[in-house]
Formats: sequence, structure tokens, C-alpha cells
Amino acid sequence: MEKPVFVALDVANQTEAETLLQQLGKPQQTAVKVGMELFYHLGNSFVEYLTQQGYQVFLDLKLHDIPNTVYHGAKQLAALGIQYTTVHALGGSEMIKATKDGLIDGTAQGQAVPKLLAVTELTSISDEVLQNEQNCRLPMKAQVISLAKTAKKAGADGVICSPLEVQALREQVGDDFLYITPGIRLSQNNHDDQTRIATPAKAKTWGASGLVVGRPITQASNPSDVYQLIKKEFN
Ligand SMILES: O=c1ccn([C@@H]2O[C@H](COP(=O)(O)O)[C@@H](O)[C@H]2O)c(=O)[nH]1
Repeated sequence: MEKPVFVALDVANQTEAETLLQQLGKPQQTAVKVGMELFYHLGNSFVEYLTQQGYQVFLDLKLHDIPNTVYHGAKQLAALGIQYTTVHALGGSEMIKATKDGLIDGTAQGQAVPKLLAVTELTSISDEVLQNEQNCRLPMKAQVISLAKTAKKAGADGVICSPLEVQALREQVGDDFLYITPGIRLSQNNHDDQTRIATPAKAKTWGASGLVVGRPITQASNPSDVYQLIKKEFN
């Protein structure tokens, strides 16, 4: 089965989102990620529109709050018919478990429960920031592995991490877990605000379960060509 390459619809409004979707191709062959920019502007209705059109939808709101609040928030999100959503692993095992419970309780009977991905360390975070600003005593890879183990025990279906960490995660956390990786750049792209990056080919070699790609596609002169190229390189 083809592994998903989610296009991050990080655009300002519905017109821009629809233009991009038209360029990307058939909904049934397109996986999209809705993040805070579009969701805060268009809300649930656009997410429901995407699921009804047949897109595979990853709603990336990175929940991070007390367990009771994320439980009720996740319950609302599950009703949208999405396939994936996110919680911050740094919020701890009770928070992750509450998010999962909310997703289960909010999913209509007969529907699949959205997969819960726990964000480990954001791919924009460097080793330096991890040590000096987060005051973390572990190096990046060990910190990501530790968060992934916590997330797995708490019931998450996988993690968001950099491709740079996937090989070690597969060895230490297992193959029965999803490793979805943003921080994807083609060799000719600049890094933007990302620090832990890799090409789609490297992400494939290291065992990523799926990719998230934003600006390399959305800011390309031909987004469809770049999307197809990345899908081919990764699968
Ligand atoms: O650690 C993380 C978690 C989420 N993201 C999201 O992925 C895309 C990446 O966009 P690019 O333009 O390809 O950099 C974006 O929506 C982020 O919110 C991430 O980058 N890192």
C-alpha cells in the first residue's frame, strides 16, 4: 500500500486552499494536513468538506492542555471524520491517554477512530535549543525516543518526529507504531525554519511511515509536479 504524503495546506483562506487542491489532483489520491492557519480561519466546515470530498485528512492542532480539556476537545474532533490528529507528547501520559479516550468516545459507531500522533520534539527545534532553552538533559535522539515510548504506552498510534530519528525509533520503540515525518526538503530547497530535515529518499531509507510536506510543494511554481515527484521518491 502507498505510504501517505500529506500536503500541509498552510494557506490563508479558502480560495488559496481550493486553488492548491485543484492543482494537486483527485481527492482519492491526495492526503492533506489542515493546521492552525486554515482551521482558525475556516473551522470545522472546511474539514468536513475535505472528508466528504474523499481526501485523507490529517487535522494537526497539536493539543496540549489538562487531561479533561483535551478529552472533550478530542471528542469534538473525532466527530469530523478525520483520519489523523495530534497531541503534544510533552504534555505527559495522562494527557495523551485522555486525548485517545476522547477520540474513541467521539467517533460514531461503525467509523474508524482517528489515529493519534504524538508530537515529540518539533522539527524546528535544534539540539542547542533543546539543551539551552528547554533545559533537557538528554540529546535529541534520546529525548525523542523517551517521548515516543511514553506516547506508545499511553495509547498513541504513532509519533511526529524528524526522519533523522526514525531508524533509532524503529529499533527502540518498534515497528508496530507510526513514524510520520515533517522537516522534508528536496536538495534544492532552503530549510526555512526547520532544523532537523531530510529528503524524501532519506526518509524512505530510514523507515518513515508517512511524510508531511508544506512549503516545498505549496510554494513551488508547479505544486502538482513536486507532489508527484515526492510521492514517487518516497514510495
Ligand atoms: O514537528 C513538527 C510538527 C509539525 N510540523 C508541521 O508540518 C508542516 C511542515 O511544513 P513545511 O512548510 O514543509 O516546513 C507544517 O504544517 C508544520 O506545522 C512540523 O513542521 N514539525
